[in-house]
Amino acid sequence: MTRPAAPEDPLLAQAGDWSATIGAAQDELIRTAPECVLVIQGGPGTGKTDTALRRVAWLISEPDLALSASGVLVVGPSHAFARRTRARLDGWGHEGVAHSSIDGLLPKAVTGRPEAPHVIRLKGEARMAGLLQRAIEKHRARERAIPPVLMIRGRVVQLDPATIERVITTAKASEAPAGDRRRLLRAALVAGTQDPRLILEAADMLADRLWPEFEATTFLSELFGSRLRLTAAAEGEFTDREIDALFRMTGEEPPFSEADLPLLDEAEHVSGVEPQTYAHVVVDEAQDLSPMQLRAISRRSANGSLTVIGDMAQSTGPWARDDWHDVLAHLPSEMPHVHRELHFGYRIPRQIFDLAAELLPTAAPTVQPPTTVREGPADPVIAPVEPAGRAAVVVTAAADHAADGRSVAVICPARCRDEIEAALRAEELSWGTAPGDERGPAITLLSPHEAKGLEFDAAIVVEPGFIVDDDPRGHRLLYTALTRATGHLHLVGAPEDLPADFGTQPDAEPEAEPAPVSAPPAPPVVPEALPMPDDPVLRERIDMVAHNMAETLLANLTPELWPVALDRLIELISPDPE
Ligand SMILES: Nc1ncnc2c1ncn2[C@@H]1O[C@H](COP(=O)(O)OP(=O)(O)OP(=O)(O)O)[C@@H](O)[C@H]1O
Repeated sequence: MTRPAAPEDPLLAQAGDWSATIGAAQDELIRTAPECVLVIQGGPGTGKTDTALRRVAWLISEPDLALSASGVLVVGPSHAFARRTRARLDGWGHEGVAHSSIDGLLPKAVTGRPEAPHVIRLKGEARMAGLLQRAIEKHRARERAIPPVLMIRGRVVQLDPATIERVITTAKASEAPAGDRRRLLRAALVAGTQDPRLILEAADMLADRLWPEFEATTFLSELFGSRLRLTAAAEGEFTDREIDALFRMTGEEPPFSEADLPLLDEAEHVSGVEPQTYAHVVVDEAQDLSPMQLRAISRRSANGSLTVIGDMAQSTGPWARDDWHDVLAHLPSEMPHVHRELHFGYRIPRQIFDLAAELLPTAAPTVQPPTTVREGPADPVIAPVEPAGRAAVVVTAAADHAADGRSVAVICPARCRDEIEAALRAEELSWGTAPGDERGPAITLLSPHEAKGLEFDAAIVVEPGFIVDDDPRGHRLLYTALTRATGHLHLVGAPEDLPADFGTQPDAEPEAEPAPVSAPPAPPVVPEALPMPDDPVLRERIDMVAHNMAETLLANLTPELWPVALDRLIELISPDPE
């Protein structure tokens, strides 16, 4: 499924610094042929996003794949994330790929309506698709009923049902477009009438009812505004409490929440409006997406060729998950699934990751932490403060890093947001709420959720205790927040919520660089080993195989079992003595 890299590979040459460190495991994923669903799991900063973007670069550069940039869509969690992926691919000279946040992909509507977490969860469930399907069918059946009379400007207009039925049958058989159907109806009804003006008006009114323009926002508002319609469409699959949760008074402002957007998309799909499709779709931070969001993404894939990226240890929000199967169930594809894990953490320096990793036993006990491959410039700064002094400490740290030319994230729970904003304004610092390019402000103020997938030179995490307490998956959210910095991390907050002994402990031994395969002793059954061949293509292939085996061993077994596994491997591939 993977195509070997040529030794003089232009992709690697393009990659600049990357080419020195690019992992064989990443390289294998980059060159995975498009006819599959490639699932990339890995800890924060293991290069999942970069690998997926390199895969896109490879897919659209391979002449025999005949995939154009405009045939690829990259979906991420936020606009800031989409800007980051666009900047990266454009920077490599691959313009024209579509980059979007998940919300940006969906129908436009006025959002901002606050929604309780259990309602967000309910609206994300796959059974909402069935509810919408049934509601639209009922809506259409109602519209299609032919009224015996119409009221036009206070006058009762009698219509001939036989003529109307004839027009409907003709229009259906000829698949005539809406305009032609309307003209047909007008002509048929007006023939031989005394008052053509009245009849023409009646014909137009009837055409609107028979073949209405479907407006998803109007449809959804009407559905959610009627307990009767909701109950009819639920057909027993939703409890009364769930119907109550979906119901709202019509006319409430703002009319929609973000959780309604995938429902609008589904409604458009059921009504026959199909979105633009792509030959390959990349879905990043997929671990957080609801079934309804995943269905909307799946609809944009022309043939099921996907790259799906995520990290279960960072899965948070109403749709936090522990298992990839729950995600993939809603991204159906005829193509085979290929699951791979990346293990080497490139973003986060050892000092910072050691701190973040303390959360893993609580946040995601089954997830294996990545192996960090570099040392950072400084230990994390732990700043215990009382609430009154908090904002000043945060703003001073942010200002110092910005003055040194670093990009800075201030990652702040909702409870402290106003206070931090006020302090940033009072100091007249230049700051924003979405990471900018080099010309934008160096300081970005983000919620822990908004920080997902982003990276900065320095991160200042405010009140880690609040981040943990305010979310059902608070430990994961804090883990995500702590793993955004490539260099400097500050923890500012209540003394009892900070790791008290950090910085006083001796540095842990740095993890060995990835070369585990050479560590176990050679199994005795191996025939005499040949020296490493001179042929560079063969050397590279051997290296790739060794790295793949190293990744598999690391992911699945503790070191003392590696020799056993290697013995078994040799046994399996040894020619049968018969
Ligand atoms: N082989 C590599 N050599 C050097 N740097 C790398 C390599 N792979 C990735 N990186 C760098 O590591 C950083 C993190 O990569 P990336 O954002 O793709 O990680 P991620 O796994 O998607 O992280 P997250 O889960 O936090 O979103 C980036 O700055 C990227 O350029």
